[in-house]
Amino acid sequence: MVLPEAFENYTRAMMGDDLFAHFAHSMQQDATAFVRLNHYKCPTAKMALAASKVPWYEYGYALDARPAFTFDPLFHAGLYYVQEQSSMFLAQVLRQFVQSPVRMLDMCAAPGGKSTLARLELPKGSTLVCNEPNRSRVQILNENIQKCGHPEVMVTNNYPKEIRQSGLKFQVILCDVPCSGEGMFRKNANAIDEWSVDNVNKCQQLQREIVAEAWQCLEPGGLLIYSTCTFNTKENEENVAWICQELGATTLKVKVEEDWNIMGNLLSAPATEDTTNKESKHSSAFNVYRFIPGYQDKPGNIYGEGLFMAVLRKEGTVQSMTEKTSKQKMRHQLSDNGQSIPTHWLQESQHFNFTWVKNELWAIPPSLQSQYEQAARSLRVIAAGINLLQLKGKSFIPSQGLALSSCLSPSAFPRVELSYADAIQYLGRNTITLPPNTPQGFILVTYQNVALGFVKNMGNRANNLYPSEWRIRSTHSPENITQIITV
Ligand SMILES: C[S@@+](CC[C@H](N)C(=O)[O-])C[C@H]1O[C@@H](n2cnc3c(N)ncnc32)[C@H](O)[C@@H]1O
Repeated sequence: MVLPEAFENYTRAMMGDDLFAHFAHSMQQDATAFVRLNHYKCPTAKMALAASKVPWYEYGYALDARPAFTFDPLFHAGLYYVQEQSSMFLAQVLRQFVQSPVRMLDMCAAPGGKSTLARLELPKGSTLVCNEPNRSRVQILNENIQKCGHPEVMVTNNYPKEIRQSGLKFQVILCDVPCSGEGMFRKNANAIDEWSVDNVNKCQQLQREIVAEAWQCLEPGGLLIYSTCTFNTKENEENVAWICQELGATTLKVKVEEDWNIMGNLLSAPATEDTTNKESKHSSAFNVYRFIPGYQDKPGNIYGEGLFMAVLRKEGTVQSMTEKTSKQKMRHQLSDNGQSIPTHWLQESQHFNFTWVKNELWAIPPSLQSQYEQAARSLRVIAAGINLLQLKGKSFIPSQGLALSSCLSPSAFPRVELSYADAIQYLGRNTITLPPNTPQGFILVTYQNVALGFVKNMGNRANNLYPSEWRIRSTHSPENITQIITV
């Protein structure tokens, strides 16, 4: 890989010769594959492949090899997520600072790596709004959120200004902002082609605009978690300094272990031009956390792709979430289009509010109801709670979100267990043949007893209801099964 010259000069000056040499060397190595188990949906899941634990997250693993995740049905069922290890540091932050239920917003959420991690780690009763302004990326985000299987989530497709205008308020906001992507160089050659000093400056400006909007959505005493996957100080320390100076935030100290090899503020490292400006001087006192491939290089170290994170507190006293939700009343809206609501599809259905949104029926948990109602007035809400069913002409089909939800009642549908070959056929949206004694109607198909989705058994054939946009597109069929996790 050839690094852009301006990047190399800038980064060498920022890191110093020694760290830069290790960093540049690590950039030439193959990226390690990491996965994170979905312990919420499947507490018994374990790694089957050779792997070592991510030091700061017990459900995260570095794999010795990179398997073809596409051909693992359990990947499509959402039992694990492929995410590089530095990003899993978010779990450490949430565990330390968020110990009672909160309303959290992920402002720049697609494809959903940090959102799905946050959803697993937030205290019970918390809600999470995952927002992504890009119309195609929000679909991938929604797919990953559905696979995660947690009901207390809403997905929106808006710009930060629109979220602010909606009046929604949060106690925790993650701004994992779009950046110049220097940490993506190893994985994505486009990130190298698109890199320029001009782009770094543009990113810095956009990041400040996003944070300024997010800040107004943050309740007093709330936390703003700022992160990028880039290395330069303009998009990192300088922006944190700006947030402190212009918005009045203070940075918080995250508990880290010495052997996690996390670096701090790079502006206190060998001088760069920037150390003369006021933002940079100020930032030297800040608590910031940097994962740099090659930092404290020694044999056996495993590196992710790079991450910068800072946790900032807004002045004031945080209002507890329970005060706000306790006054809410449960509402079971009656169907307004002649369909009766199949509440028995859900475990503990009495806890949900049922709402028709165009031709879909959503089951919304009470903790999310008032946020959903407020959001629905002005925002593009892509999903909230569990998408139970879709109307198709005069009939309906159960939704994929229901199949993957942890709230699906185990006795709601007859189940058919698929072989590996049939599971791959099903996920490719191909026709599968069901055993002769299978009842007619909707059938939940499973692999290793884990739900994959629905088919409608017509007797002489089974209609595959797997979402067309989610299907495995590869026509290749692996000869050997690689068991990545066990359940
Ligand atoms: C670094 S990525 C987020 C990665 C994600 N948090 C994860 O862990 O999977 C940044 C996201 O910000 C989105 N984005 C771009 N412009 C934005 C804007 N003006 N406001 C908010 N998000 C924006 C991008 O489309 C992209 O999906």
